[in-house]
Amino acid sequence: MKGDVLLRAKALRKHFTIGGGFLGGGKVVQAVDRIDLEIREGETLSIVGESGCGKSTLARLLLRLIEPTDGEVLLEGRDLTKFGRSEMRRARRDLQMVFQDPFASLNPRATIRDILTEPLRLHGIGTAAERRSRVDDLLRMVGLSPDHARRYPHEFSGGQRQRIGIARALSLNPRLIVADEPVSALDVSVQAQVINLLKDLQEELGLAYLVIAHDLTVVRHISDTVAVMYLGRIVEIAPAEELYRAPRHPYTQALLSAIPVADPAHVASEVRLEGDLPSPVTPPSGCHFHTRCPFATPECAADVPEARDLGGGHRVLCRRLDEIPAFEMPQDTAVAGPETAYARRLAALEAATARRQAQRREGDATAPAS
Ligand SMILES: Nc1ncnc2c1ncn2[C@@H]1O[C@H](COP(=O)(O)OP(=O)(O)OP(=O)(O)O)[C@@H](O)[C@H]1O
Repeated sequence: MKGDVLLRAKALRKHFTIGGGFLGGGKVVQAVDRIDLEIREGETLSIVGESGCGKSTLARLLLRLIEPTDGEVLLEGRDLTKFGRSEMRRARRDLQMVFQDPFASLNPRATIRDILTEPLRLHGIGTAAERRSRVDDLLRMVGLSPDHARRYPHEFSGGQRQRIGIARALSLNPRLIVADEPVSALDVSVQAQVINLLKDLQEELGLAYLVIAHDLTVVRHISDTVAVMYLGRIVEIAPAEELYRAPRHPYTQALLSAIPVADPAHVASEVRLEGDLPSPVTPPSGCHFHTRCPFATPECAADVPEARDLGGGHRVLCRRLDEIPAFEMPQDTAVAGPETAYARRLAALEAATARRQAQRREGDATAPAS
């Protein structure tokens, strides 16, 4: 049921050893470091962070495409990492993935019909005729037409190819789709369409999403919950509305400060990052963020902070929380200011959402009462 926990990570860790020979001597990268999170039925959890912070590793762990070093992944309360072959095969149908670069993930020599039929065939679902009609339905669901089934991936635009990637992920009726940077390869104008398609499909099908993104802008309108990652750890996780309105971790505040706002007269509290992103191979001691944090004390360099639970699903990994001044995002400014990429993106998203709502209202008005 919507809101029930579907997938849960508990103290999940993954390290990779890089370099060194078989006698050892390599360096250890803590790609994912003691992560706790929940993905609920019908809801979207977004994971945001800079390149190399461990987002993709986390996604691969949650789908059990790689094995954790430590910790658990629970699918409806049962440890996925202990599933046998046939149980895992069943679970794979529930957990699907959409990739950043739809072109790279679609076989260029296969027709769209072949691409969309393959998962059904591999899982032994339906007769040939049933698969045909399922593929036609899938194409319609993502806003394409059954006529497109004869064509090849190169005959489509980037946005259409992402729709095909989404149709493929839907083919087995999954409950969770992991979307790794689903729109970052697309033009800004097309991004909003794909995000809206994902939202519509979620409403219709009750899907849960885990969306991975490198900036907070894109996921704003699709997320129920947002987790911000920094060098392998979740530094802040909160209901989306709260995270954008009143972020508490200095890193989240810095990410939001970096988003250009429309009204320069309205100076939001601003947190600027010092220095560059450290290497995940040699992360700073204690709180990984202390080398760039304007509020850090020597204690921050010495000890790893404990997550502070602020209630309502809001957790922050920072021991200086009470000393950090409140941060306010200017509420209404983000929409205007056509000069900025952020404002453009947001305006496009909001226009598309408004259109969608209008269409739905029209649909409601004309639909026969049931
Ligand atoms: N198979 C691997 N072997 C060794 N190191 C790895 C492996 N996979 C990931 N890493 C390292 O783990 C860290 C996290 O990588 P990951 O790809 O999860 O980050 P990311 O946040 O998804 O980055 P990006 O946005 O660039 O994809 C990086 O330092 C990366 O080099």
